[in-house]
Amino acid sequence: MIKLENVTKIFPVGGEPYYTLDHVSFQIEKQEFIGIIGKSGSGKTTLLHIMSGIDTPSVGTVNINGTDISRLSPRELTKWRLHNIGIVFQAFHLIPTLTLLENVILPMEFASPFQKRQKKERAKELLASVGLADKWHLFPDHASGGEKQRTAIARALANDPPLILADEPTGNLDSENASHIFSLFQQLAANGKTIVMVTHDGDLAKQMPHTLELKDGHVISSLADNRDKGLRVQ
Ligand SMILES: Nc1ncnc2c1ncn2[C@@H]1O[C@H](COP(=O)(O)OP(=O)(O)OP(=O)(O)O)[C@@H](O)[C@H]1O
Repeated sequence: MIKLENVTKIFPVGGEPYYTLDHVSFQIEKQEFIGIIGKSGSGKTTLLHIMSGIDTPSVGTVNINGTDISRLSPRELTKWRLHNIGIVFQAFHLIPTLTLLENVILPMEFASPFQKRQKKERAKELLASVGLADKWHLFPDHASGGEKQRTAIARALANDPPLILADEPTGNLDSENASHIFSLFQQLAANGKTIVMVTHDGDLAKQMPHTLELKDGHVISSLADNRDKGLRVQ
C-alpha cells in the first residue's frame, strides 16, 4: 500500500547539504499499524510530511495505493490528499473560530458530495464514535487537550481515508488521555485503517505491532517482530 524508495531529503545548512532523510526505503501493507520512533532530530516528522505530501523528497519516490505522489502537482496533491489521507498533529491544529462539529465538517466541505444535513449527521456520528457525543457545540478553547485530539481524529476520518498519519498525537496529553487516544488508533487499525504514528513514547511503541526506528535520517531497526509482511525494510 505504501512504498518508499530511496527517499532522501536534503536541506542546505550553512551552505552545506544536510541529509535529514538518507535513502529511506520501506513498504507497509494495508491495514497495518506502524510506529515510527527515533530520537529528536532523527527525521520522523520529515518522513511523515513526505508520506502525506506536505513536503516533497529531494530524491526518491513515494507510492501510496498505486499513486506516485511525488509526481503530482500541488493542486492534484491537495485533491488526492482529501480522499486518501487523514492527518493528526501533536498540536491538534483545530480552527479556533469553528465549533468541534464545524471542524469535523470542514474536510467534507472540500471533498464530499453529501448534502449539508448529511455532512452534519456524519460529523456528529464521528464525534460520537470518539466519545464526544455531547460536546459538538464547544469551541476548541473550551475543550480539553484530550477532547481536542479526539476531534482531530474525527476530522481525519471525515472523508473516510484508508490511511491515517499521526505525528506525536499523544505528545501534548497526560498519560490517561494518551492511553485513550492510543486505544482509538488501535480500534481504527482493527477496523481496517492503515495507521502510521510517530511517537516518542516508549510504552506506546512497545504496544505497536511494528515499529521502524530512524537515526540520523536512516532506518536502523525495528523493535517488534517485523518478519511477517506488514513492514518490509529494504
Ligand atoms: N526546513 C529545514 N531546514 C533545515 N533543516 C531542517 C528543516 N526541517 C528539518 N530540518 C532538520 O532535519 C532534522 C530532522 O528534523 P525532524 O523534524 O524530521 O526530526 P524529528 O525526528 O521529527 O524530531 P523531533 O522528535 O524533535 O520532532 C533536524 O535536524 C532538523 O533540524
